[in-house]
Amino acid sequence: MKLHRVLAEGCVAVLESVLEQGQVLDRVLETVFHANPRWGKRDRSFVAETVFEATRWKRALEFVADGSGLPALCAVQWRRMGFELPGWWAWRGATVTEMSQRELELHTQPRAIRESVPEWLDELGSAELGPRWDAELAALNQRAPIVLRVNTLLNSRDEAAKWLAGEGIESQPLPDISTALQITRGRIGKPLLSTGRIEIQDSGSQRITPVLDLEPGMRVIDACAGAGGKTLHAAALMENRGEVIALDVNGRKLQELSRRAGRAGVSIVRTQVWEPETLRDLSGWADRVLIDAPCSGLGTLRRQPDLKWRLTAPSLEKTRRLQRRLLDHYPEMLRLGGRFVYATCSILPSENEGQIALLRERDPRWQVEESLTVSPSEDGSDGLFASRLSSKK
Ligand SMILES: C[S@@+](CC[C@H](N)C(=O)[O-])C[C@H]1O[C@@H](n2cnc3c(N)ncnc32)[C@H](O)[C@@H]1O
Repeated sequence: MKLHRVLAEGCVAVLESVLEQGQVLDRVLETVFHANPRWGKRDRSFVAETVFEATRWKRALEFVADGSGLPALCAVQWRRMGFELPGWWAWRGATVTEMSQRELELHTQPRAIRESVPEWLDELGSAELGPRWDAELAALNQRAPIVLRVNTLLNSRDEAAKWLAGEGIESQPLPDISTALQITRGRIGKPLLSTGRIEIQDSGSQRITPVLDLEPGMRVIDACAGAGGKTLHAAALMENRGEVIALDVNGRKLQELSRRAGRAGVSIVRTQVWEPETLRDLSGWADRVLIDAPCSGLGTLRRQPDLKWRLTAPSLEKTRRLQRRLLDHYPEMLRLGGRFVYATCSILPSENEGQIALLRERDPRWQVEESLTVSPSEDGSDGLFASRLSSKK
């Protein structure tokens, strides 16, 4: 296989934005693809694979390259992808022969290098998860499959699978999640998504909304709704009957939510940007509140490997403080006897059960009705946590 210079240089430019300037990989790729409309499907997958894998395996690649420059990182990654390095590609570090030798020595390196995480994160993961950290870290370094949530307001899973097959997309139903279809062949593009019949949503994430124990007709608040992955799932579980208020501090995400709700045939969702008076206005209103809290996102490293290089110990502590604040205040929106679910896409106990334990120390009224921990290594999905709480009368 042959490397093309313009694509090779494109990969380095993307990695520079992500690894040196701290930009978000998905967004940088989207911008680069948009700016290079002449790149074909294969060109794009070459660039995407290079930059995702080089970001995921940064520290391991640096060891093999015996250097940390981006051209060296790419050189090792391309060799892993089966490319021969052309004479015009220059890097500082190990020669090709040395690289082969160093690949063989990689397994003797400490875990933080082998599994490619910052030192502080490796120490934290190990301190919080003990021996489980090894398995979770290895699982989080796998590539994630594309999983769809079938919108049961518009079609059943069988109908969706048949329709997709007609569009040249092969899929497989996941046994334990009645709405999930895993894509085994083909690409889900915008035209298919615009029908509203399906949403891209990891299987782990599809297990969170059911923890709310919803019924049609309920009043529900999704307090950190973002672009609405779980809001739309909630509306489907409620058979589009009742009321859902989707709140977020980010109005742009809520606009996207409204667009997705429209195409999904969801009419019970109202979006609202958080204002200082929102909490007071909605006090005592809801049967259910979902707090899908801002978190480290560590459970989603398979899809967002760039996160681990942006995350810092102080930013994580700040996030934990925010989580505590949300837990202290957002349940005020529940009516008497209502229930709330606290959820994250983190695998760290300090963001999950640790936060619930602290809340219960501060306010012993709350009791846990159901908790769910989704493990990347055991469940083969993103890592997540959800806990449903009710208060003693
Ligand atoms: C984990 S994401 C939500 C994902 C979304 N629920 C979904 O399923 O697609 C957390 C969201 O919380 C929002 N957020 C951040 N600070 C917040 C706050 N103080 N109150 C409410 N939402 C907040 C962020 O903008 C982000 O959209």
